[in-house]
Amino acid sequence: MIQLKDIAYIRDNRNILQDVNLHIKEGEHWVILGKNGSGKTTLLELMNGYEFPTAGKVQVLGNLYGQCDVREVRKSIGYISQSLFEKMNLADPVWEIVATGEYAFLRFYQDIPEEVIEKAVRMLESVRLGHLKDQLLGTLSQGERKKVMLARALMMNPTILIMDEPASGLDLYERERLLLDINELSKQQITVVYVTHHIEEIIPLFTHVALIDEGKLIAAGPKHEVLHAENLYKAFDVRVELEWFQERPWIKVLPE
Ligand SMILES: Nc1ncnc2c1ncn2[C@@H]1O[C@H](COP(=O)(O)OP(=O)(O)OP(=O)(O)O)[C@@H](O)[C@H]1O
Repeated sequence: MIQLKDIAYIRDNRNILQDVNLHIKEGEHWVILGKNGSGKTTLLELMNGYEFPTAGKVQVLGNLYGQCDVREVRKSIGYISQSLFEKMNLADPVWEIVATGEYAFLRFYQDIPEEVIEKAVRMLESVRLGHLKDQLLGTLSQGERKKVMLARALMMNPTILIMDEPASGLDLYERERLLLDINELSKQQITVVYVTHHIEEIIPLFTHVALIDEGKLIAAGPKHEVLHAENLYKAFDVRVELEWFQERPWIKVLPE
């Protein structure tokens, strides 16, 4: 599905990514975990073709970036990020925000086909927000806004769904509600790539984890193999004890 080979990404003489090799296969769902500034978002931008590596190859759904029309490939990739949310119009009703996902538009300048409106409402119902369809985006809670963006990304039936810290800024209740909806994606044929710096967001859906630090992968593979105290120390410089509970990893921070 996604293959990054010998990637280097250099900006202002800084190695932002170095020696990155990552192969995400069909049926896998990955979390990219690392501290602030470790290069997670840059990795996602390479997968989306919004950035190109200084060296190495990016191949997505059989298309080698640089030798294909990236805009065509993007039609199969849903992307959820704060910067995309900021492009939305807070004065638009929620159903319309979701409907724009059908064509990856930011907003409509013509009539919206009835079937697209109905699909948008169905998508909202799938994340349990059907009752808010006529409310304006700006009046929703932070958690509801994130769910609207999830529904919007699902409008175009993506093969790959890339999420950049979708749960950031949410309280415990809102975060868990959002994670429940994301976990439901296991019932669909979507490959999920999820960036976070919070270990407890690794819900049962996820099969694999890539740990990144200062632009290099510390470890990448099945979650139970990658997530252990030693690797987490390398990634976060914090001594922790890790415990699995209901297929989710939880950490306790140990004294220095
Ligand atoms: N175009 C660019 N030019 C210069 N520096 C850049 C560029 N893009 C990213 N960086 C730098 O690369 C580093 C990695 O950034 P990135 O946003 O990928 O990290 P991140 O792991 O997503 O961080 P966070 O968790 O804080 O969002 C940062 O130090 C950032 O300042």
